[in-house]
Amino acid sequence: MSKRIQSFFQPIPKKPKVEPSSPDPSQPSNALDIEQEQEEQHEEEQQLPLTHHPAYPFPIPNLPPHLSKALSNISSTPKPITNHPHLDLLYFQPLLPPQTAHYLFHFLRSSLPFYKVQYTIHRGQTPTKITTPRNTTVFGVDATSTFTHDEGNKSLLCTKTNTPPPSPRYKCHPRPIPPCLEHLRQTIQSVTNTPPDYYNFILVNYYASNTDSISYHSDDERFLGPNPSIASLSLGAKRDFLLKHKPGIQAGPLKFPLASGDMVVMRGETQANWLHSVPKRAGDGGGRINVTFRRALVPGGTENYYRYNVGDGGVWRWDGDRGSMVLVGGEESSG
Ligand SMILES: O=C(O)CCC(=O)C(=O)O
Ligand SMILES: [Fe+2]
Repeated sequence: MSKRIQSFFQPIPKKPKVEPSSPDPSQPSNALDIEQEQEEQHEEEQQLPLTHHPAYPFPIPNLPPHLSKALSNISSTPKPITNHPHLDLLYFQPLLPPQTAHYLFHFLRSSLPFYKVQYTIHRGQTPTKITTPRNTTVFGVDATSTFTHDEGNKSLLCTKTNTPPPSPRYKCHPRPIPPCLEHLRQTIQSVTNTPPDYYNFILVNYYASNTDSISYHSDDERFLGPNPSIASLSLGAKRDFLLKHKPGIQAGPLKFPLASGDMVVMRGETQANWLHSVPKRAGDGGGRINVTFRRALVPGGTENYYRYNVGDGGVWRWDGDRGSMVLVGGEESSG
């Protein structure tokens, strides 16, 4: 009998009894402690209410009560970083206490559907197939649409008229933000002094190891409007977040070694003038989750985010026994 099946027949702890053996999930101090803790977390997650939606590939569990409680009690003062041309950052170091970040990392990794998106870019005449070097997922819809507030079967309404859009507005299938991420969104809006319902998109990256990465880019898409605010929360393994000025001015690279629970908010002219990346690095490192909160203004933003964060390939889900993401539905995208 597998350890996981065995554990079904044992009494279920109401709350995690084991303290995290290390505040940094990438640095386990004792493999047995970690395994036991993961078993307990798995059992706990089996008991959680699930949120269903036709656009979710599988139901998504609500947050365990201890995490909801912890997220309701977050207060943290950020350090403003504005000492370079056009740079406007808020650095929460940390936003979440180590234990909260630790449990949230494991909860999100095992609860959300992920993807490995492929797409083709054209460099001159040559088409090049790109496989995103990390797993991604996305929830939300741009400001022209709103999900009904009913439980479960949320459907889309036109924000202006509060009625169903006369003809389908999207080719993609927008997904409502599930309650577990909604709770986090409320916390982030409160610490960043943004209005309720400001962030209408949540993008999640999963970096399985130090070889997963995101190359230098800026999130300056027109559908975010001018000077967008993007809040970016790190959970799990520590990774370097690099920023350098776009060509024209020599500034950077600046290096922020983001640890579990840290958050950076990029504001003002930052996206218009700076590039950011999380480069590959040498050595073994554990998994890392990055959650970004953004506000898209128009349907083009919704199409773009679902194209590049869900795509048309299979669904990946965390497998605790294997300790990796596995393809659970559909096939690898053909690109
Ligand atoms: O993982 C990170 O910290 C950055 C992610 C990012 O830049 C993005 O998703 O646009
Ligand atoms: Fe980015």
